[in-house]
Amino acid sequence: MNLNFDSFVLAAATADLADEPLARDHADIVEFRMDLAEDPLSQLEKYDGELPILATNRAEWEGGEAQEDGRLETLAEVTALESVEAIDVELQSILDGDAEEVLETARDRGVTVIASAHDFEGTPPRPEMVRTLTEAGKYADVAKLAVTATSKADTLALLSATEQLTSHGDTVATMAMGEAGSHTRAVAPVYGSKIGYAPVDPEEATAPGQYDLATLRTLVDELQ
Ligand SMILES: O=C1C[C@@](O)(C(=O)O)C[C@@H](O)[C@@H]1O
Repeated sequence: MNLNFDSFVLAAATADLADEPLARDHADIVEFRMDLAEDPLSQLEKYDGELPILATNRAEWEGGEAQEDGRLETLAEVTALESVEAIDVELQSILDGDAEEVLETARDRGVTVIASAHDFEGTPPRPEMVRTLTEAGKYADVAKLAVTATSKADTLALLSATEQLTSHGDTVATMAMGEAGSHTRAVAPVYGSKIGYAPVDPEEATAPGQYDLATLRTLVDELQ
């Protein structure tokens, strides 16, 4: 398993690390949504699964459930665990100057950083998506952007931005949320997106329009 994200990585998104054995057959890593989990620290400490963990502690203001107080400190703390090979940090926290410590801790410990941005309202114009991804890439190993698509033009703009950044040599992960965007989860990897997210249990989706894990694995593998 390479966690440089230089080839596509499928993340099983879950708030329950007991799901890992079910994810093993299809996923490359587990995205542990600490913000949605019960007792995230003790789940992580007890974890003895095979798949490496990408830890996410998503802020309330970015669509998650974590309170701001201590949020990034907790994320920094879990980078000490051997199973945690990557973390997700909101681009906005980085730009606000709140993430310096967590970024430095991750770097010191050789943990990969994903800087992410989400738009739950719509799809920004293509140049803005390119700017956001370029900005995120300045601070992190992977620049991630999830938007909400309501039309085919939205999905094409996202795929086109993905292709541009990828051919420029940037490592990006992109996806469009919502029904109109679902297919981008399968197709964006063709244009260079390096991470896909899917729930083990479709009832427990962590974003609108996700496929279940087995389906996304099949679709991505067929298209590559
Ligand atoms: O940021 C992302 C991407 C995501 O929102 C998606 O659209 O698949 C799912 C989240 O679990 C993850 O943290």
